[in-house]
Amino acid sequence: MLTGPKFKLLTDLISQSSKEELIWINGYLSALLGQQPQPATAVAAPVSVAASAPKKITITYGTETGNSKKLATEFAAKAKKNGIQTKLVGLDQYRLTDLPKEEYFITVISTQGEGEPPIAAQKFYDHIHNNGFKIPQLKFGVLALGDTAYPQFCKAGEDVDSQLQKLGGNRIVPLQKCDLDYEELAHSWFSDLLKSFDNAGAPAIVAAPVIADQKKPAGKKTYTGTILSSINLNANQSDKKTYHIEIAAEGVEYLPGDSIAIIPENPAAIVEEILALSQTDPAKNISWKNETFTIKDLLTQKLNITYLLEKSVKQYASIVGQDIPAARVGLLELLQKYPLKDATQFEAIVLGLTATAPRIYNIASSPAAHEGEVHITVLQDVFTVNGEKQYGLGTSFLESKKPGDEISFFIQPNKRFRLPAADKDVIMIGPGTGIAPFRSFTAERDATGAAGRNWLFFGEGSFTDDFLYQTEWQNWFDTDVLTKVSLAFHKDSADKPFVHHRILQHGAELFEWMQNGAYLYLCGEKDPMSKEVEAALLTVIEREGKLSAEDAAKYFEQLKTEGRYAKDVY
Ligand SMILES: Cc1cc2nc3c(=O)[nH]c(=O)nc-3n(C[C@H](O)[C@H](O)[C@H](O)COP(=O)(O)O)c2cc1C
Repeated sequence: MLTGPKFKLLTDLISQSSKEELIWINGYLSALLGQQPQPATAVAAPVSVAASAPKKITITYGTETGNSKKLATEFAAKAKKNGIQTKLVGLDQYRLTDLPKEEYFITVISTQGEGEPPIAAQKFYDHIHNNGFKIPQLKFGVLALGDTAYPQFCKAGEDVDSQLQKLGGNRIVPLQKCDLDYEELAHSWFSDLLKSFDNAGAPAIVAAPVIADQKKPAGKKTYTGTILSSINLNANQSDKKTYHIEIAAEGVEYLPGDSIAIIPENPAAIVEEILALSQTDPAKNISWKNETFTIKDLLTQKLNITYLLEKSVKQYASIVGQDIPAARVGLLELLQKYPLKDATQFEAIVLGLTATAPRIYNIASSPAAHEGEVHITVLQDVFTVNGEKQYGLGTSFLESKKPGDEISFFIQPNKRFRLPAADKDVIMIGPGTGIAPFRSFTAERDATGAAGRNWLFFGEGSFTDDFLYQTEWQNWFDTDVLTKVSLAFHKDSADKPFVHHRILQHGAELFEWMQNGAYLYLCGEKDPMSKEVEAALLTVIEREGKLSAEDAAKYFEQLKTEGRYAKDVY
């Protein structure tokens, strides 16, 4: 510690120095002590809050596929090593009433869907956004995981960071947004956070949000595949079309449970109309994310033009100088209703558009059974806008692909949706296209001769029209790969059965499997299917286990903790 004349010397120097000089001194001393100096350019907003050495910190995580949990767990171990008492908890388990009592609150949260928080973090996210409380005692730091391939990069983390501040919380480290190659950046962020504790009493200088490079992350390999076949699995008279698409891609690597991400192209006719209306030369070059494209290629392959985000509509309105209602519409419709004043406005509009979001499909093939191939199960997406039938961009794009056509994609791993050891029993609940990963699971267990039992719950409209992969399931049943199959076709009988009804019906046996250590998996529609299935599972546990509702909920939670219940819903 400095005292007397030395301390005076230091305070004199500080009082005579500019902010930039202080930053330089900080870096110089760090270097002298063998530490990494902070780059001066990273510093923007000064002093947010003085970080004093904490007695205790809480580290939380909101995760869908386990990355945030893994990091949070590593951070907790690091903090403990540094002598800090640390509580580690998932946001789904976090007691919301603890927030006003918390002093140090660190969270690692990913973004899912189209800029949404993970399901497990939804309750926390809603709580901080919808309840007008104040938490001035809170010192917080947010690490956001995401993927720059998505237009709403790290949106959930950004929201949590800004909302905690709005509620009166004090940011002790800047928000760190990370792409898929998050390890290094995340750990250096956490080290900075620990360092700010070491400098207890010194004002923490808070840098501007650090944004991960927009470059393609290492490890996310893009494959070019060739369409082998595309067939409609539903009968002609069905009101649905579900395509089974097989793609060959040399050297493709994935595991059962993973998904494929495809960036769909926009329809050529719409792009041509847009170019004509804006009087733009299709061959005109334009620079976007450090690459040069013709404006036609950019509009076709990279940008979202069919269903603009409200922020893009707002930007359009300001460029053309018109009042446009804040709603999500297509670029073509905007150009038709609110024409450009002159053609030069178009480039600014194009640069205000967001990237097309990848469409994610569960892989239906197995690496062991279908080497060098990826199969997907795609339901044609039909909806009505102003009474007019419309088709989703992703499924229309895939529907237009013929055998021999090329398609690029990348693998989206799903570490939380993995087959257990070969001798374990597996219960698979997958109505509709939720069946896809279970075709992968069963084919894999068949090809590898896994000894565990397999039970499939499947539901759809009718047996004759909509039983997806019927002959394969029958084959697996005949050869004892599939031990049990429970079907629910709601159009075939007056009592309109769905899979949750079958779960209740077979409750006793299901509970026996669970007690025997079975692993449960759920895939398919989030609403209402996954909620109905989970309610049915809780009823079965309560009824068959002769437990109170509270103890049944604990039993279910225990399954999740042991990694014996996994869901992938959308
Ligand atoms: C279906 C799906 C949607 C996603 N949507 C977004 C998104 O909108 N924005 C984003 O930045 N990242 C998005 N991601 C990427 C994840 O945030 C990223 O993979 C992250 O590392 C996952 O962390 P977790 O395992 O903790 O959930 C998405 C991933 C998936 C599988």
